[in-house]
Amino acid sequence: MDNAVQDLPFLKMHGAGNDFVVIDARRGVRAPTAAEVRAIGDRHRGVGFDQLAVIGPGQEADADLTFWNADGSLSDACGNATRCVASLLMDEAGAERIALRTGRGVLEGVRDAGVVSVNMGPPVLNWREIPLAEDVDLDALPIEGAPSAVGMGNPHCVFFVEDAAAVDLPTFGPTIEHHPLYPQRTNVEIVQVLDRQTLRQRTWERGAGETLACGSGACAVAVAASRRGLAERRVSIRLDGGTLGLDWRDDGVWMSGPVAHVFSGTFTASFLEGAV
Ligand SMILES: N[C@@H](CCC[C@H](N)C(=O)O)C(=O)O
Repeated sequence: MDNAVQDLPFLKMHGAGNDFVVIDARRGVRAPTAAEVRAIGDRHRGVGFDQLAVIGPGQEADADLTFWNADGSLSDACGNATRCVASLLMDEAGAERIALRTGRGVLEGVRDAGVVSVNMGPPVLNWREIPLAEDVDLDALPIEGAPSAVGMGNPHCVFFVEDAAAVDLPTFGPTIEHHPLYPQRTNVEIVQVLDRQTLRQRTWERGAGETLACGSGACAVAVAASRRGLAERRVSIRLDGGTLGLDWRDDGVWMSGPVAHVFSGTFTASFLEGAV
């Protein structure tokens, strides 16, 4: 058998500036190794991405999705990449509806008047299921006001502040990402309420750092704002890279927004052979 590394085709996509490398491993193309994911994620020597999504053949769904963060860690959920891949596969199938199996379960994607939405499922609000450490003093956190912990298949720690721009996210984000409260690390959202239908969000992502948008984070923010009585269940969230629409319905949190296929390319075998 020939074990030589082959070239690897990919697509570059983004949703509101949350950027992705997408590898379609359904037909003959292999999924990348963890070392290759890290090499591809290097914004200087590779292509760079917030997340890398691998599309696999569907089991109980139209396709399976696996998500990697830029640091080579895995995540069960990635809302914006799910919307990007949903758009891609709906184009391919000439369909307006699709089911994608992720670590968070089978998620439904729909396109309506050109807008791609995904039902990210119901939020997890039970602390024991997120999971959180139980012996941490929330009042000792370096910011006023206890955060809201929301699970969307991945962990989110949501802080409401008066002025989101004033928060030093590159310092504060990693402190919370690695806080002992979250044994599996966490995504961190800083939120300013503009009015009951409009929120401003900045995000520090687990495994990726500060990003221009985070879809599962926006779901967590909408849920937390509604539960705190700060906003309606249907809100617009302004992120650094664009605006997402959120609607917390009985069947789950629906998230909609822009998607873009930027370019397609091929990682060369010689580049992939250098991945360690
Ligand atoms: N950008 C994402 C979230 C990606 C995963 C996250 N960094 C994690 O490790 O949980 C989104 O759009 O949801």
